[in-house]
Amino acid sequence: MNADQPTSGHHPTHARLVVVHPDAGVLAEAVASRLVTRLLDVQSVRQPVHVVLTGGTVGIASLAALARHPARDAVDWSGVHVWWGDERFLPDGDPDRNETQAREALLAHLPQLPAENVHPMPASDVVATPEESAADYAATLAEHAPGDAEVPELDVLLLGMGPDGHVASLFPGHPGLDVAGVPTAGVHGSPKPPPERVTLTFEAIARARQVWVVAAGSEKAPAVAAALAGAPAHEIPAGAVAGTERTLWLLDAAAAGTRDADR
Ligand SMILES: O=C1O[C@H](COP(=O)(O)O)[C@@H](O)[C@H](O)[C@H]1O
Repeated sequence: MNADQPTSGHHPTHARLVVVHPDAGVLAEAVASRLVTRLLDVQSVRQPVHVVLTGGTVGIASLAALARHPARDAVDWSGVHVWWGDERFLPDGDPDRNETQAREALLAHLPQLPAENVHPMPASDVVATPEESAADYAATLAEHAPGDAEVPELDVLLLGMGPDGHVASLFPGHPGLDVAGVPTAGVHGSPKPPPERVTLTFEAIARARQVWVVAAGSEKAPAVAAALAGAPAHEIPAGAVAGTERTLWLLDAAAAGTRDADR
């Protein structure tokens, strides 16, 4: 696979752009740079900007890179809304929550970002079930959506990808893959701990203007190859995500399969 190689798959109606970086460290820095540019570009034409964060190794490393990016403060953070693509259903402040990790890596370093612009999925000490958390989150999304829409104009939506090809908390073969008509779903029996989670649905993800799948490491290479080759959504959920304007696959060489093993 070559850097900047456009690919087409079974689901997206437009080309997917695959960009390959030498290693996970460079990938995280590059994702941070792209985020700064994307936020600045959007802010030059409209406010507010809505960004959807991911958990996972590269996702959190990218947020840490953004926190130390020299152009970080060129962004008007007071006009940014922060959402999550999925969450582990755990108590508020639990170190395994994607929210906790994102706050530590980035959000705590952005004094300009209003607290009310940060929209975490409700935690397990706030609501009783993943379904209740999902329903509350759907209501919050709708509050910020234009007109009768269910979700805001999501300018960029980040997705990490597991070695099994899951994105957000949409796992291969799981019932959450078939949830329709709502933007969020509760998840039980996740193969990756913790078992209870909350996720955006495929439908909500498909409303985003730009979807960026970020992945690093040779253990991800088979799923990356399968997704880009058009594997069914129930086998490799990552292959079924696309933005309305742009879909980027941001990889390191190991995940792209252009290097045999991680350095
Ligand atoms: O559990 C999760 O895992 C994925 C990917 O994580 P990684 O460590 O393999 O990069 C992540 O995208 C998702 O948000 C998270 O909840």
